[in-house]
Amino acid sequence: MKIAIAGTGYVGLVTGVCLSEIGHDVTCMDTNQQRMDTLQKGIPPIYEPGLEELLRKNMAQGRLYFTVDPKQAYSNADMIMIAVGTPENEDGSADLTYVEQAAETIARHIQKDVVVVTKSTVPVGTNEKIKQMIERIKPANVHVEVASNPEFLREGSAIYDTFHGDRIVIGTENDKAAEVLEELYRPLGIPIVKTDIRSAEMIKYASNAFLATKISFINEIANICEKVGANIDDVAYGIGLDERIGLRFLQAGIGYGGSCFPKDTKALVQLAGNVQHQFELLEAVIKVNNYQQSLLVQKAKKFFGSLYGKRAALLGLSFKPNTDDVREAASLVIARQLLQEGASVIAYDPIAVPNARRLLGSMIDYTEQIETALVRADMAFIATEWDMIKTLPLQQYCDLMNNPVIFDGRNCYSLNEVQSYPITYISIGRKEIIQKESVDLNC
Ligand SMILES: NC(=O)C1=CN([C@@H]2O[C@H](COP(=O)(O)OP(=O)(O)OC[C@H]3O[C@@H](n4cnc5c(N)ncnc54)[C@H](O)[C@@H]3O)[C@@H](O)[C@H]2O)C=CC1
Ligand SMILES: O=C(O)[C@H]1O[C@H](OP(=O)(O)OP(=O)(O)OC[C@H]2O[C@@H](n3ccc(=O)[nH]c3=O)[C@H](O)[C@@H]2O)[C@H](O)[C@@H](O)[C@@H]1O
Repeated sequence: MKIAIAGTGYVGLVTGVCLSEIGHDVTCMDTNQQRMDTLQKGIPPIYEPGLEELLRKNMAQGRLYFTVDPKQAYSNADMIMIAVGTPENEDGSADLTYVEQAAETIARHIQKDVVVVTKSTVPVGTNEKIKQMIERIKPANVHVEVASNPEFLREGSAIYDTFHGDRIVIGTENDKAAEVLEELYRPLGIPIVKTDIRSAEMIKYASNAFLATKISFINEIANICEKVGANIDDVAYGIGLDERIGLRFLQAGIGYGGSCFPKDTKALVQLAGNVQHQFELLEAVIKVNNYQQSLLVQKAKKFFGSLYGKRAALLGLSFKPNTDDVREAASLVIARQLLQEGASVIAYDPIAVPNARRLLGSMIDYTEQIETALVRADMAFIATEWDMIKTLPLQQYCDLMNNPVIFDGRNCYSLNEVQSYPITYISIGRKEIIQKESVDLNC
């Protein structure tokens, strides 16, 4: 099939590369010239495990192209996928500017019958608006079907998820459009859920909202565990073995970040509000998450009294491991709070430093060497559970820091392990390990 993709970010690029890998002829179109120049050289503008190899392979085999020219991308396509960003407006609703621009450009350049598929996460009713917009502008002799095909990949495992997803959701107005999408995805052997367009749009928001709810729920339980002397790791395991609950997404920590959970939960609250339904549960999920992102610095203030003049090592900048994405990352909240408290910050991340620097500028120092961050630091904050952070021998903290105090937002170490080192260790939902010397020194 000849496929065009509008938007070459995490979703558009990964989808384009994977569809070319299963034999389709794919042209990716983006309005960002610099991004396309890089891609034309076979260099991915984002970090995603396994992406570069597949990108180069399929470009070399002549199945994958990049262009900023909409005519080249859309005029001859059998299917066009919209995968542009849907960031949040100030009131939390989804900003559909890019989707509308993409739809308009598509309508102006199509020359043959085509199925337009929305992969971007959009509020219920958006695909109907896209259809109306395209119908208004397109040439009269061209027939257009519109379908919703929301995306469920996770950053950091996007290629794996595309080939091994739990389900593919296809929302259409008629069987014809559904059949075209079924044919496209059949080689992947992933279960397909066929439904109407509005239900498909809702499935995406409800999925992200449910996962975010699981995280805020376990974080609330963790906060109670701290007060009653229970251990959240054991509690999460104990409840997660019940198959009705499941073990996944019960990792307590410093809240969810990323380009989707924060914006999609807010967009769903707005969507509900538009139909006079106050989504109180989801409002609480968002509130808990905001609290959780600021928890580590609160713990540090409680421990030290004042953070003024202290040197902080911030370990991990990306919102989760294996990605360079720092959008809505807890690390940004921690860095800003530490600066406000008068501490100095040196942040370590294996790959997200350039993206973080764009947002935080020179307010903090950066390093790609974990040891450099820890040297002479008074306190270490673990914000992302990268492998190199999780597996860092505890002895390193003792060797490099002034008097090791760790605030672990991802529960990377077991309490048993930490107990054999002279380290003060304060994590999430577990007992604190306090060294008497660090208390004396800091009081
Ligand atoms: N990042 C993720 O893991 C996931 C994202 N989604 C959803 O997919 C959508 C895209 O997200 P990302 O890939 O993260 O976005 P992104 O921000 O990484 O990339 C969006 C791309 O669209 C381009 N663009 C903007 N307007 C355009 C236009 N008119 N024509 C062509 N290109 C245009 C931008 O230049 C940019 O390269 C969003 O709705 C998001 O909620 C869904 C599942 C997973
Ligand atoms: O719509 C989207 O963009 C995507 O959002 C999430 O994917 P992603 O944001 O890439 O990453 P997740 O692995 O879901 O993690 C999100 C955040 O939750 C946090 N998290 C996750 C799991 C957990 O148990 N605890 C926890 O705090 C992570 O640290 C991270 O900050 C969903 O998992 C994807 O299915 C969805 O397609």
